[in-house]
Amino acid sequence: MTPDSTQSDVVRSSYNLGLPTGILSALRVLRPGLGQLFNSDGPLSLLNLSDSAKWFVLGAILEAGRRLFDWLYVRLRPRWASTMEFNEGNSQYDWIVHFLTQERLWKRSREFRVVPKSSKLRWGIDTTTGSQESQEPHAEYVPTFEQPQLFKWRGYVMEVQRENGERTYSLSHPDGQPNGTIRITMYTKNLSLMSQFVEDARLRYLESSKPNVIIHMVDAQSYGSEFIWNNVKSKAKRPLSSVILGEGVMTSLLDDVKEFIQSEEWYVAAGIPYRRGYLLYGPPGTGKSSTIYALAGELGLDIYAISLAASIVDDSFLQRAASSIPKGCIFLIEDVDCCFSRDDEDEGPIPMGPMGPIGMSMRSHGSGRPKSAVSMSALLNVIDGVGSEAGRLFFATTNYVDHLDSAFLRPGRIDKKVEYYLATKAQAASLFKRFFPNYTLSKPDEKGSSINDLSELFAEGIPKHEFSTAELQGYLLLYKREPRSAAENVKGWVEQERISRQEREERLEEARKKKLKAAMDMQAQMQASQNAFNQDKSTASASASPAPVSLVPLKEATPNPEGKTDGAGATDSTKPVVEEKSNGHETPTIA
Ligand SMILES: Nc1ncnc2c1ncn2[C@@H]1O[C@H](COP(=O)(O)OP(=O)(O)OP(=O)(O)O)[C@@H](O)[C@H]1O
Repeated sequence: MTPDSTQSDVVRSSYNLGLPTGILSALRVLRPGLGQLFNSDGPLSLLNLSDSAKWFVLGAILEAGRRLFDWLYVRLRPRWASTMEFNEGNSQYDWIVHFLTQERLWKRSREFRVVPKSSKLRWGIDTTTGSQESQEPHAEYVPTFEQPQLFKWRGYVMEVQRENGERTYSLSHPDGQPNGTIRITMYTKNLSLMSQFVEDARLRYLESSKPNVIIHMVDAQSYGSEFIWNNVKSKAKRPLSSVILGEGVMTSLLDDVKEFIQSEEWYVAAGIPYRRGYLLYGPPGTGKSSTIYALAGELGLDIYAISLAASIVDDSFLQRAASSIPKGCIFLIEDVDCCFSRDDEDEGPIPMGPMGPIGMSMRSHGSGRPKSAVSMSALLNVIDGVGSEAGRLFFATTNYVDHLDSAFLRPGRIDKKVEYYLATKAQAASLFKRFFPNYTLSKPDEKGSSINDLSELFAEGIPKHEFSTAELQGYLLLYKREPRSAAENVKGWVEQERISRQEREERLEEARKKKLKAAMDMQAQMQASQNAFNQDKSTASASASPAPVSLVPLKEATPNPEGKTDGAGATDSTKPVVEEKSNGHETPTIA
């Protein structure tokens, strides 16, 4: 047999063995080499076998070689490669995604999920690069590419692989919420490079998010072992001066926070837990949240915000959320009053219907405030740091400070309280000036031609502590380019607002009365149906057994020392009373 005929036979016999086409192609490439194996003086010639059997031996040798390679790879790889895993919803995931996007690692991707452009932090690629279009795209193109890719960082070869993971479906994410994972493998023995890489990614992320404040929130119950802050938004920083508060309030808050950030060593040396709590309280729309956003922007801190009024937030949710917040950020708990109720707000017994308690899903405090599923003890544990990180700035906001418990307000939990008021005249004037900066009046009149004068006219028309800053802002928005009209019409607006408020209050009172009446009617109706039901039951049992219970006249019986009576009708001294009641005259109790 010639070498050539041997090679063709090899390939032909491989057809007989039903080998995949990929292997066949490889065999064609290796044909000359394989031919040597099958030569009369080749290594396989020692075996006195047919060509097919020789081919079988060769396959066995290759398979053994492959297994040996796998075995060695699994054992030696950890020495030369380290793999890090980053899960979506953690800050570290955002750092890495940002890094890889900056490195344009996804540029080869041709598969995208197209999502609306919003303030949500995503990592869509820049589709306008290289095009003539100057217009901002109205959608984001998020790559769904999952193939491993190699890249270099500081000269080291790295491999990245992304998995989209199982999507979780919930009411707030009917289309599913991605639970992606990124795995990064570094081909080096030096483990410290891993932390250097992550730190590098973090610094780049902080650098590029400087003009923004990153706010982490939770949309829905997150499943799995790790808590996921799944709604991450990026908001433009707000200058401190744009929040108009009383004299020195913002400066004192800023100084306090800065002082805390700089004194970690002092806290540790003094053995005092390194955390600080702030309570901002006052009517809605007076600037509590705006203050926190402005502070976070100024100090470059991320905000992790949760509202106790949200129905998904219960004890375990809050604890998991708190323990998954990194050090050096702001933990914001909004509507903190929702987990405190006062005695005078107790709703009394819950009306019971045949199917159980009525209206449990609409439970609220008597005042109409939503009631939280979080207990006070869980909240206190979270603030005290049980299962949560030290080094945290904790902010709580509320519109109802009177409802807070003194245990919550004690120093160590709340270290600084700031009260917010409805707007003063000075605040109204400042807000006006902020609305019309450098505005030149086209038609100066005898009243004065400067914005300063108009701001005074505006403030004059605003009664002290009657309107929130948010309400004044809403009014000024009606006159974005007309400062004179804004100042001149404000008195009319105030009158109009007072009338609308009066009407709104009357409507609310009316609705409250109606609701109360409906609840009382329902309770009376249920009481009547319960009575009727009991009546029917007793009539039915009376007709089924004419004398189920004999109403034995209570004869005077002398109780024995164990409380039993003597004589033929000897029984428990309380029994005749029970018997009489069970005969259909028991009054139903509303639990
Ligand atoms: N003191 C203020 N200075 C500047 N803007 C303010 C001020 N107060 C409120 N605003 C404006 O009103 C809007 C609502 O403000 P913000 O959310 O900070 O109020 P809040 O006190 O946190 O309200 P709530 O108690 O309802 O959460 C924002 O757009 C903000 O710009």
